[in-house]
Amino acid sequence: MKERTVELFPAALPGVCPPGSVSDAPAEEAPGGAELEDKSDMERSCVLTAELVSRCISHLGHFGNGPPLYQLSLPSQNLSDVSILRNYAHLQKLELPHNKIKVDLSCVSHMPYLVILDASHNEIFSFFGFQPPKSLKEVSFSYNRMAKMKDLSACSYLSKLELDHNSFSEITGLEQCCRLSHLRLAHNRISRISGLGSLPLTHLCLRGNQLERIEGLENLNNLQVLDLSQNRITSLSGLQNLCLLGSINLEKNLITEIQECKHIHDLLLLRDLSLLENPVQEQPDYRVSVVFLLQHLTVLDQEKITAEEKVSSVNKYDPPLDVVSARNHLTHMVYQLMQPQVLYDSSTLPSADSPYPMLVLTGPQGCGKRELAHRLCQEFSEYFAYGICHTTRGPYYGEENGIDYHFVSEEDFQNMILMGKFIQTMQYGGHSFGLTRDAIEDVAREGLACCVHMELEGVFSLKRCCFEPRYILLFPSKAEKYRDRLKSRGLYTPAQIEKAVSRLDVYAKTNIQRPGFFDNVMPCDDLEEAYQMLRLVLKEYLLLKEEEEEEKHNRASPDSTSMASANEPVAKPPSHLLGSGTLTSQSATALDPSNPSYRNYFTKIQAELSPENSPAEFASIRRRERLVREAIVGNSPGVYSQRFKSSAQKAPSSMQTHDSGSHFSEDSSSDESRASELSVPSSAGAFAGSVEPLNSSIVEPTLETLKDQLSSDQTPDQLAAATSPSSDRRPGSNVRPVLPPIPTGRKTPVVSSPKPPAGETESANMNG
Ligand SMILES: Nc1ncnc2c1ncn2[C@@H]1O[C@H](COP(=O)(O)OP(=O)(O)OP(=O)(O)O)[C@@H](O)[C@H]1O
Repeated sequence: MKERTVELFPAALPGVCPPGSVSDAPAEEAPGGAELEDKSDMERSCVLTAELVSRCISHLGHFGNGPPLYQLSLPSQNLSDVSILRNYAHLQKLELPHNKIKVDLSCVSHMPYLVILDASHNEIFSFFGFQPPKSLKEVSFSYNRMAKMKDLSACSYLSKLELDHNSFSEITGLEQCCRLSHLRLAHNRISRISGLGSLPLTHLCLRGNQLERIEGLENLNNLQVLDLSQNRITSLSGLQNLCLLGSINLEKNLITEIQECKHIHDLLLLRDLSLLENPVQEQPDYRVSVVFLLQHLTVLDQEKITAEEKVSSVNKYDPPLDVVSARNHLTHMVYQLMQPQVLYDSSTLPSADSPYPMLVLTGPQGCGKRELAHRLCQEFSEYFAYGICHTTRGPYYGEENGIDYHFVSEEDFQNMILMGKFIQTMQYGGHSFGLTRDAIEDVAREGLACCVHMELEGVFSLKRCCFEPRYILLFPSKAEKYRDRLKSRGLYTPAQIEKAVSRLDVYAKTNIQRPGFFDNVMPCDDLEEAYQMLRLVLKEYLLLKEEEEEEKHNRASPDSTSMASANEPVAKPPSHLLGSGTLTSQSATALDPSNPSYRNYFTKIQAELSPENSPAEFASIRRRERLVREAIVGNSPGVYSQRFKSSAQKAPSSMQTHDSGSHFSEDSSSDESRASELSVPSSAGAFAGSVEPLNSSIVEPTLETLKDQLSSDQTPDQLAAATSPSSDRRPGSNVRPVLPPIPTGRKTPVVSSPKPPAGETESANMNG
């Protein structure tokens, strides 16, 4: 380097080395290298000489056609007087760090090409004590003794300014530095951030000051790296608008609350955050919480965030439904296993090929599934009874304990969990809901299938149980109409309504992302239409259409009259309860959620039918009456057993594996025999694997399809037909589906969704 310098800058360098620099300098002003090292000559060496300049200067090249430009680097030379540099007009880069310059840097004013000035680690008092060249881009005055900033509007090209370790207490004079992108003011005495306006700063360091709050940064829209470490900051408020921020250093501050992270939650580019040595680190679950709140982070407290940490944070604070249901199932399984063994006398016991049949109506709160469930259980009382859940919420006006829910205290509910009573539970709106095994057993004991309604979380849990219900999603496809329906109920706060509406998205996504998750999806914007669709689908499940046809046929044939009456497919509820266009205004009113009396609907109907008996009891009595009739007539067994049997007959091998003699005593009307008749093999047979699964491509149209259907002029029957299972037969089988179990892992192919018609963007968005 030394050799090169000598070569490049001979003494007579015109325009660079002025007279009196190297060749003209007196011998005593041009100390040699040995003299520089001589401590006794230190005082003299404080004045920069031309010779030293000539040795330390280097050529940088030309800028266009302009003059040659030079760099002068003089670190650690104990220089206190550099005034000679005023003669070096073509310097582009001047480095004078670690010297003893105190005052005079006026020489810089004579360097019109100067771009980079490093005067750090000196003893300079005055900030820019010279007329700064316009070309100046990068300046470092770090480690000096400056205390007051002044107007730098002349430095229009200034892009980097380093003023660390001075004594500044205020940031001023930078407003016009419209190219300033890097600013360092670490270890000063700044107690308030100000004077930054809307500078195009990308990097800002205010480490080691006396800041107590983050302010004055709101307009720094380009800020990417921010260092506010070693201050007294207590809150992250003030950062929320800095959407380009990628790195924040807040080490050694006074942040105590994890919730402060919410202020930077929306900074999607934030990757690196350090809260080291803040009190917040002592909070339990600090790291996992911050990782969860700031899911875009890749480095926290100088430590890389692993994929495992990210997953476990989500599982902890916002677990996916699969995880929630797995935990829920696990909990209830464990508590159940901890109880003394219970022997169930009815047909809910699990078996590989004979799960107990259940029907689950699911959908968001208030979508009408409860009313529909009650109504179905009325019309199809030969097949279904309502499974009554437990809840800790208080009854609404008109609700009755043991009909709508079993209303229990939170303490009782918790005790029931500990006693292993529940199959699944969920929290909704601050209350607990749960379905007990006994609720299902009560229905099964009557020889009926259980019909329940529940939220999506309940479905996820139920899918993990031994039961394999049919799941029908009732989906309000028009969000506004659904919102209005909830409002008209007068039961919910605006927040509850918004929560319910927001869950539409969860249902829609689940349906789209998990083909086959629901066995059927139906719009329920109009409850009456939904009911008609539902009953048609159920009739299809239950083969009732076929039987009605058979019945008609039998009536036409005089010989079969007695048989026909014995085989009456369904004991029909009063005609005003039936659908198919026969619904009277009374039932319509009863089903109108805005009518406060609609919750009494079911109770009233029960009173009409049988003031003393529960629905299950009522169904049981009717079924037994029929059995008696059948026994007297000596004809075929009743419809229900036929349903169960028909499948069993088609699956002789599976039936033969059961002890049909002891379990299938249909013609006995005694309670004991009824209990045995309803044990696993008898009832399960019809729901066993011999039953053909639904044609899922028809069963599960996407919501778009449904909306298209809704928007068309189709009648409910047509809609139901479109969404009802196919009646195609499996080759070699003449068995029709009777609410059959769904083989595990069965996936329904997604029906390709037509584009939503114009004007239905709201619905289409919901499906997204
Ligand atoms: N065991 C359960 N598991 C999961 N969800 C349940 C369970 N029991 C009830 N739910 C659901 O919890 C939600 C809140 O129940 P709640 O009875 O308070 O609703 P609601 O306002 O009466 O509306 P809905 O008419 O839908 O029942 C409903 O969507 C209901 O279906």
